[in-house]
Amino acid sequence: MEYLPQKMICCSSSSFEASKIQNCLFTLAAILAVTLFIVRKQRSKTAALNLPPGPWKLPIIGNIHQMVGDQPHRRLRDLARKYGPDVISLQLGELSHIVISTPEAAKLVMKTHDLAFASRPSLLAPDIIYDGSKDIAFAPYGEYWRQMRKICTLELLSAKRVQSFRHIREEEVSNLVASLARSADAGQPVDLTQMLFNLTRTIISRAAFGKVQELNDAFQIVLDNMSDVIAGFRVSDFYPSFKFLPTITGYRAKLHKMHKAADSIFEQVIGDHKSRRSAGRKDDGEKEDLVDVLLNLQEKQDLGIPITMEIIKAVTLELFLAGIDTSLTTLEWTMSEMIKNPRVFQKAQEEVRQVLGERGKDVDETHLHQLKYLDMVISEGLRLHPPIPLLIPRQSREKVELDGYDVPINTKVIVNAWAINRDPRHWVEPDKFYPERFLDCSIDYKGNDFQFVTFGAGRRVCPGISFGMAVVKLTLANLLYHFQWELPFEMKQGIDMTESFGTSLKRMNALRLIPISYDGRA
Ligand code: HEM
Repeated sequence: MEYLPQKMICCSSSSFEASKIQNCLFTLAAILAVTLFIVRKQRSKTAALNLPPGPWKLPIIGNIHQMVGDQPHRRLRDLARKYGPDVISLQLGELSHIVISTPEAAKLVMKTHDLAFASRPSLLAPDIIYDGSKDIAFAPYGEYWRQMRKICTLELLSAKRVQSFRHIREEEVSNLVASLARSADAGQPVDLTQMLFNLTRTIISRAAFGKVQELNDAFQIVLDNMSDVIAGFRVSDFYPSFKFLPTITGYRAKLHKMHKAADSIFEQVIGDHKSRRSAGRKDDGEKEDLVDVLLNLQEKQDLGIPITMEIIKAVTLELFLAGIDTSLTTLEWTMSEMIKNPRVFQKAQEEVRQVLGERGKDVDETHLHQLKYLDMVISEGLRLHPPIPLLIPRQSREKVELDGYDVPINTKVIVNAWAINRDPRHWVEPDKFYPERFLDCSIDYKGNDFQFVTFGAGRRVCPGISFGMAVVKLTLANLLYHFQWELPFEMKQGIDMTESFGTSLKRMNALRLIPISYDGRA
């Protein structure tokens, strides 16, 4: 009798196990069947096409194994050299991609056929976080994107608007200099990466939302969580028909949680702006910020698209996220390259000190336009270290003939800016940090020269160039003017330049340096 229940338990547990195995096998068989069906369908669709060449594709995953891991921009460059180089095909899960790796092919995609490639693929993270891609960067091509892009270039990030934030940049950079001077007095190394991150975050949040000190921690949480998911490659994005994949991995729930958290912060910020406006109050000393600009447009209601609260939240969140890491990355790499190349550092420093005159002055933006060598240094930093090495993906809106190959409608396009900016057919000693290459040279990063595509080009070119560069130039001029820099003891053999691929291509390890005050050396 004692054995019976035991036996029954055993029996029921083994039948439970068996049914679990059966379920598993059934699910696997179903996935396999659907995948085979999709693969067959794709094969029959593409059989008659002259697709660009590419590496051999594995069943089901295609070339995903060639994308995952540490340095996809380098691996894609190597694949392009082997199979391309201009354009190669990759199958990532269910989706056909082309990879663009040379200036010639970049020109075809971002100029000759710009309109045909002006859309973005649908990706789960921006879709949830920006409430149905109500932002600008991930909005598909169409009337909505056109209207929002217009608002962005004419109202939010225009030269006049960027100029109106000058006092914010000058105040915050001056705070950074004061804080570095205190560390210099103590002779301590500083975590320059962290300090530059705080700087870019504060400048962008003041420009976007005004002074919101009490929300700084909340913004930090939004940043910590979101920066890594917005861009980057997610395997589930390569299998859009397997809608359950992000659900069972918990990724969808994580995104919804992040969206909810950000939403409540932005709701509060916008609510505060609204009540201040209705009470006729102005923020202490702050001029119009980006939320104000969007609320003005909402009130005017003279745009083709009504500006809803959801749109204001999505756009401000995007500008907040888009500007911080990109500017930080540019600052930390350009500074690292100068430390690695003392000749360049000294030349840039001499220029700044010569233009700005006697020591101990506040470096504001008045004379920055005279710093021509510093412009070249920044260009060279941006060329070698594009913060977004694989540009935000595009998607073909129609079938296109590209470089003699067929590119079917809805093909995803990866532009490898990192490889293009180092193309040996267009740049002498492409891996060398040599700012003088820009002397008497008309090539720049503004989207007209396809051998230098750090900000993209064409209709989707980055609208935040002036905003970002204003922060970068003022900051570097101050770091050069006020301080000498030394490597801490543990880095005496040379500065570490290891990259970390994520939302942006950052330094793997924080940049730690010892500042020495200019005055202190007198
Ligand atoms: C060093 C700084 C920056 C770099 C390197 C950079 C780079 C880029 C790149 C590569 C793109 C995609 C271009 C394409 O698809 O062809 C882009 C798009 C965009 N960037 Fe920037 N960016 C920077 C700063 C900023 C700033 C400061 C803002 C705003 C505050 C901003 C806002 C945007 C927006 C809204 C888009 C989407 C444009 C569209 O799809 O129509 N960026 N950026």
